[in-house]
Formats: sequence, structure tokens, C-alpha cells
Amino acid sequence: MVKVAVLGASGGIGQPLSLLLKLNECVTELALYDIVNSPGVAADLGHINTPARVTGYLPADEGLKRALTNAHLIVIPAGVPRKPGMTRDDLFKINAGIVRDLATGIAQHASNAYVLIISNPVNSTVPIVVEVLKKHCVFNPKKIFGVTTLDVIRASTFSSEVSGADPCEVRVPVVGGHSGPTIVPLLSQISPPQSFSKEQIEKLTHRIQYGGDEVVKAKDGAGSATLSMAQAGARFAASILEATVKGKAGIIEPSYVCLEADKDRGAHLKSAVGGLEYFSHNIELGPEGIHKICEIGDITEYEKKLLETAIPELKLSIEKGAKTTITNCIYF
Ligand SMILES: NC(=O)C1=CN([C@@H]2O[C@H](COP(=O)(O)OP(=O)(O)OC[C@H]3O[C@@H](n4cnc5c(N)ncnc54)[C@H](O)[C@@H]3O)[C@@H](O)[C@H]2O)C=CC1
Ligand SMILES: O=C([O-])CC(=O)C(=O)O
Repeated sequence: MVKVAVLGASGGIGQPLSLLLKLNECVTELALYDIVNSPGVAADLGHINTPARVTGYLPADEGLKRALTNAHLIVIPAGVPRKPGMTRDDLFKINAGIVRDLATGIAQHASNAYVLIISNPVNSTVPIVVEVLKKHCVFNPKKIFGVTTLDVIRASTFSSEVSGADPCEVRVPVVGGHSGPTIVPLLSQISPPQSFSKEQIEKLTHRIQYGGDEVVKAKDGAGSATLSMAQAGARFAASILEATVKGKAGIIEPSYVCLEADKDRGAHLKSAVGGLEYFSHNIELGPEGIHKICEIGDITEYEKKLLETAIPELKLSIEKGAKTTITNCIYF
């Protein structure tokens, strides 16, 4: 039995993500939780002829508990998206409370599950989840993931538009966090190798860092990336299932994680990034979640400067998330 729960399943990301998870034949039960419309989304998806049984839950009648109980994997796209002119950090006031309450449910009803956090600001919401799990003494750093897959998907797409390479084949490590200057693409490590001019690198870097803004602007008040994010979330969830259910070795995905998940390499990386407790980088997945956090490797002077700029902002976002208390959260 492989139960996957989606929290925020009726939203712009939640619905297409749930559709893609319903198409994943490794999933046998798909539990959809939201404060609105989840039974309808579940009824609709339930007609698709793939193995997963789909159930929908609202907060009434212990819906969160029922959605979470026995979940192997939980994906969280619950929360409000940006409008033009907002930063991801502007979402903290509302989303911090939502994520904290969902994390409390996870601590109580599914403390052994793998948790993928999509809700923004990811740089802060991941520390919120970790602090809640720590408070309940159920924290396992190898199982908590901030979803940054969309950054590498964008890096593959945008760099291929310049180079003409096949976007399906191109991989660019993107490190740091998930907001503007904290998104640090390492174009010098692009695979297959590719050389770009200084100007191309600067333009590409900026586009990858602010790719989210392109969508927010184009949607003109109707939200942020949903379809590309659903694909990114489904890809990451599929990789976690491949590694933890099917036991496939050597899968590498990027994610924003707690560096203590990999004692040796994590400690090394922590000292290389100014003592940050959380950082996004390529992760090798294993049967128990995070198997190995990859090294940063050789980077150019330009990339070192980007990293130096990212570190102070990341530090503030991490502290803000870790300090979240009942009083600084707003509810619907
Ligand atoms: N990590 C990433 O790369 C990305 C993250 N995001 C973030 O994902 C989040 C969701 O975005 P959208 O789906 O576009 O928003 P949306 O507003 O379309 O959907 C959010 C859903 O969350 C639900 N919700 C609100 N409070 C809830 C609660 N307490 N429990 C359960 N569900 C709750 C809402 O009812 C709604 O259905 C935003 O915070 C957005 O910034 C968006 C794109 C990329
Ligand atoms: O830009 C946003 O607010 C949503 C997001 O995180 C992204 O698209 O990368």
C-alpha cells in the first residue's frame, strides 16, 4: 500500500498535481485534503482508470487526520500565491500559520511520512515544519524536503532556448534557496557541458532567479505558476517513490533540506555556506529519503558572488521560519 496525501489539493497547483499523482501507478491511495472542494476533485479524479483509490477530505469530521493516517508521502501546496508586486516573503503572514497547522497534523498522525513542502516562502516554511516536528519529538531530517524542482526545470528550459540543446537532457544544478537572489544557478556545471558568453550567463541567471515573476506578471493577478509547478512536484514525488518504495538507487533531485540530514557532507556544506542550517542542492535519494547531499564542487567567481549575496537573505528567512509562534500567524 502506498498512500500519498495532498494538502491544498483543490488549488491551482493541487488539482493538476493530484491528476499527475493519480497517473503514477506506484500510488495505491490518493488522499486529497483542502478547506474547500476536495470531495469534488476526488470524485472527478476517481474515474481515471489507474490503481490509486482517491478520497477527498474537508476539515470537518477529522478530515486532516483521516487524510494523513498511514500516508507514506505528503505533498503540501496549501496556501496563498503571489500577486504582481509581492515577494514570496510577503506570503509568510498567511502561509506560515497554514503550514504550521498542517505540520502539527503530520506530527500527530503521520510522523513517519516523507513531506514535500511547496507552499511559499519555501525558505521559511521548511524550517517551520521542522520546528513543529522537533517540538513533537518526531523530526527525521532525511524525510523533509522543500520543493525547488521548478528552479532546475526552468534552468533546463531557459538554457536550452539559448544553446539549442534538448531541454529534456539538460541539467543545471541550482543551489541556495527558492526566492530571487537566493536562487543560485551553477551554469558552469551544466550537463551536457555547454559554454555561454558572460552576457548570456548573466541574462540566464537573472531569468532563472526571477522565472516565478514572469508567470506572476503574465497571470496578472490570477496567481503564480501552477501547471509547471504541478509537473515539478509530481516529478519530485515520483523520484521519492522510486527511491523509497521501489528501492531504486542513484536518483538525484534538487531540494531545500536541513543540512543535518547528511552528517558529514552536510556539516562540510554548512561551513562552506556561512553556517546555514538549510540549503538547496542536489540530493541523492535512498531507501530512507536523503542518502547524500552533493558537494558544491568547483564554481566560478561570478557564482561565488551570487552565493555570497544569497547567504544573508537565506539566514533571515530561516530564522523567521524557525521562530514562528502562534501569535504571528493570521488565519482565514
Ligand atoms: N515551491 C515552488 O516552487 C512553488 C510554490 N508555489 C506556492 O504554492 C502555494 C499554492 O499555490 P496555488 O496552488 O497557486 O494557490 P491556490 O490559492 O490556487 O491554492 C491553494 C489551495 O490551498 C488551500 N488551502 C488554504 N488553506 C488551507 C489549509 N489550512 N489547509 C488545506 N488547504 C488550504 C486553498 O483552499 C486552495 O485550494 C503558494 O504558496 C505558492 O506561492 C507556487 C509555485 C511554485
Ligand atoms: O513565483 C511564485 O510566487 C511561485 C514560485 O515560487 C515560482 O513560480 O517559482
